Amino acid sequence: MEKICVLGAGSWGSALAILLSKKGYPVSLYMRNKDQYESMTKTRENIKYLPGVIMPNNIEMTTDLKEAVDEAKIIVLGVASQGVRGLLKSIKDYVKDDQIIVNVAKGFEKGTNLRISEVVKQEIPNNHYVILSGPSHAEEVSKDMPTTVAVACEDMNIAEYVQDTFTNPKFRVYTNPDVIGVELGGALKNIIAFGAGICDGLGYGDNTKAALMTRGIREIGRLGMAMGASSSTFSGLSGIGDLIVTCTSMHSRNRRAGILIGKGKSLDETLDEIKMVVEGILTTEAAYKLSKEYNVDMPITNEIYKVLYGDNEVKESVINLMLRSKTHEMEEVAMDEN
Ligand SMILES: NC(=O)c1ccc[n+]([C@@H]2O[C@H](COP(=O)([O-])OP(=O)(O)OC[C@H]3O[C@@H](n4cnc5c(N)ncnc54)[C@H](O)[C@@H]3O)[C@@H](O)[C@H]2O)c1
Ligand SMILES: O=P(O)(O)OC[C@H](O)CO
Repeated sequence: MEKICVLGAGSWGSALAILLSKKGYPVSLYMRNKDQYESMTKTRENIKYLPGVIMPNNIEMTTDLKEAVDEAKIIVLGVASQGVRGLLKSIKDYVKDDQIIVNVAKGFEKGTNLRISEVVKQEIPNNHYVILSGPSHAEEVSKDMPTTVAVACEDMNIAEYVQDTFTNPKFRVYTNPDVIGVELGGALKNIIAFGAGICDGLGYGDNTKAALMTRGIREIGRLGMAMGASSSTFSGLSGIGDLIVTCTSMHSRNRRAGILIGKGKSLDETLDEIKMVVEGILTTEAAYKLSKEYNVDMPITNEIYKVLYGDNEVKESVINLMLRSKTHEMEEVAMDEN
């Protein structure tokens, strides 16, 4: 079986390395932190990010990027969105054109507001790019709990190759040609999950969350369509599927961060407590700017932006959303789709 390289040994990179190694692939797992390397090679456990799960022996851990990438058929980008460009710059000199890049990060690049596929195209333009996304908490995947995701690639043969590589009886992979839609669904749901957490923190109930999720997927789809995605992708795994899991699961860092903000903690206190990447914070800023650029109405994103980057109180934002001008549900759908 051909070697697979996973770059980044946080929660998701580690869970995917475990999944692939259990299928029998020789996996090379790159981490930049030497202390983490010492600890993981000794204990075969990722104590910080995925405690309690043993890493199989066919995962070779390394802090050497070249060694990790060499001879791998697939290179999985398993770091947070803000780490992707730096990582690509470090590997571009020895990546070969026939190596497939599979990105699993869900976000945009800060400053440029580029999707990860656009960043990859700028740094490593000759390789096939695949986005793997969907409702998939690392904590559950690493314990073999049934999970479904989508993989999107412009070349469906490559999407099917990646589908075959990752599929196992507990991890079902669907293909989709809509790279933009799959990327946007995974990134933008984090804003809504953060909002769902705020509502939980405020002590609101299930009605509120259902409202946020339903209205959230509408504004995600609205921006998505304006950016060239297919509307049907947002009713799939990388759209509504991932929105549901992140808005409802206690595994979600975005939701947990929202809960703390809803309870009155500052952003710094919140990030200190979560200790892992909360993509929704920077994604809110990117989506806010993209909504202006594409002239798309995103009321929930706007309010969360004002909470995070302005001086809105969370309760004030809820009032703003509830008292917006009246809307006809179906006329709005028709308008979005035109
Ligand atoms: N955790 C999940 O369940 C899950 C599921 C699907 C997708 N994702 C996405 O995967 C991405 C990574 O998330 P995570 O949960 O693994 O984050 P995490 O906070 O658990 O870990 C991030 C890891 O990336 C490492 N890292 C960051 N920049 C790096 C660099 N330049 N080189 C090497 N390592 C670097 C950090 O040291 C850390 O180990 C995010 O975009 C997230 O949205 C996460
Ligand atoms: O923990 P979160 O909020 O980053 O969500 C993780 C995954 O995106 C769930 O599919």
